[in-house]
Amino acid sequence: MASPPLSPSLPFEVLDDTKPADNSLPAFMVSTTRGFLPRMDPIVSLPAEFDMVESILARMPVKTLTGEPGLLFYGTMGDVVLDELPDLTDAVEKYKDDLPMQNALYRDYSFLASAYLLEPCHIRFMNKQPYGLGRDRLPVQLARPIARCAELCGFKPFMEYAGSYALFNYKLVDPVQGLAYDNLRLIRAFEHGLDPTSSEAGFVLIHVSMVKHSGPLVAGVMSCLDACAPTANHSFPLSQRKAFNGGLTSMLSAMEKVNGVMEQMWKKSKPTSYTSFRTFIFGITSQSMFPNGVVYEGINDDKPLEFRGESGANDSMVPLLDNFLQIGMPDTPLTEILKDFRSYRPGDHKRFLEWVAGESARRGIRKFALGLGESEDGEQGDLLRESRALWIKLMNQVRDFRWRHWCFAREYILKQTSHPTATGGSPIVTWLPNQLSAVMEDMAEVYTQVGGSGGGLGKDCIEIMELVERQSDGLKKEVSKYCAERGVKAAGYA
Ligand code: HEM
Repeated sequence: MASPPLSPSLPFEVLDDTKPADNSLPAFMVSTTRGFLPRMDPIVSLPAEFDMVESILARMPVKTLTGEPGLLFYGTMGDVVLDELPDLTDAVEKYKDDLPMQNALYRDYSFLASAYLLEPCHIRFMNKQPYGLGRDRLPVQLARPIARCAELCGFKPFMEYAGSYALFNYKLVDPVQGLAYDNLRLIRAFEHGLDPTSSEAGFVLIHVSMVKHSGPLVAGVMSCLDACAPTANHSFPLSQRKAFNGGLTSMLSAMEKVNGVMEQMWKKSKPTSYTSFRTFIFGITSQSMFPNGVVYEGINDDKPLEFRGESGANDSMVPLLDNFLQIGMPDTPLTEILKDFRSYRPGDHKRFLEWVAGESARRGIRKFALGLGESEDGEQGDLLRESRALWIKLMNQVRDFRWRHWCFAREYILKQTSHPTATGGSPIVTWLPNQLSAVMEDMAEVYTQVGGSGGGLGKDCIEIMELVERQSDGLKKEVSKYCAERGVKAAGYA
């Protein structure tokens, strides 16, 4: 069926060539090749003016590269910053036109800032005490440079997932082997992460290895949007649907790889080791360690600031699918947190996600995919059923991702600590289930709309939906159990 003509909207430039040598562009853009990874492999070393930053970062981890205990082992990181680090904001300014370099500076200053603020909590945690309070003032030699390079790169002046801890924090041992897992090492670490076999390294590098597959995901989204573009020639409905199904197939295959890599987390990063390095990736917002925020000396008239912590919630793959598939989230305070997370990412990722949400709605992507009321006969009917099955399988990948996530949260966090909030500041028991149950409810609705088990979508879809039914029941019971154990209200959780 031909789509009605739509009013034009501004195009979004998705790169095919990531132009790795162009320093005038931000490190993070969106491409069909590297997806949401930075345009080039991250810059490892800083210019000579920042030798002291390098020196402190090298001495900082609980276990340094040589295997010797570092500043965070002894709890002397804060003193070293105050004694040795000058305010290098002028040097930051000198490189203001080199955006990838600004990103490297942002990464490195954000490591220093988080280690500085959370060091006292780490020392208490190691001594089996509650976290207590973090430092509530960031000294000027950290506050001014991080504020400036974050401003230049478009980040918040606090450690973020993409720009710092995860996606701008890997280096290749051998450039020829590229992004193969065993060829990756961390550039910076808090705990044992400079050892590639450590749980901290595994935690970060699994994220990178998943996002490595996001290029075909982005390409698939663009193919589907193109197939339904107002300018596309819709006088050949079969070729339009074939092109659309091709896009969905590319997205599905990318997500199968992403979820396959995610499953490796269990082996590469141990559930019992997570809580010891995670202390350093907590944020300020909604955390007991910073009840009054943090004063950044010399910034914001010395009035306290707060930011959410580093979290995979700021990865862009699942939000891309949420927006493209038009997955409805419940109107709960928990969903407000999800929306807030959407602002903690590179500017181009943010704009792309917003653009896809708008275009998916404007071009009627979901309506086209499900084709309710359309003829189900002949080749057209076969192609329509293929679209519907692919749509359900894609939703299933989002479910699979979020279900595994819930299992991670249970094994790495709920069974290890009673701290009520995750690093990003979301409530640990109810937040992930808010989205997971929304996806499963949406899947059940779509499946009913397209005829359920009688809709001719094949055995795979029947099995997927049986699993959804079992997991929905299981999730409700588990969440109720954890809520009761921890005295948390389940209200607000869909
Ligand atoms: C041991 C492994 C992991 C643990 C314990 C974990 C933990 C969490 C927690 C607690 C949240 C809640 C948000 C917050 O921080 O406040 C979250 C959200 C999220 N994380 Fe992870 N995470 C893990 C691995 C990953 C990986 C490998 C990715 C890959 C990109 C990822 C992507 C996400 C996403 C997309 C969300 C938002 C979920 C949603 O929208 O429903 N996480 N994670």
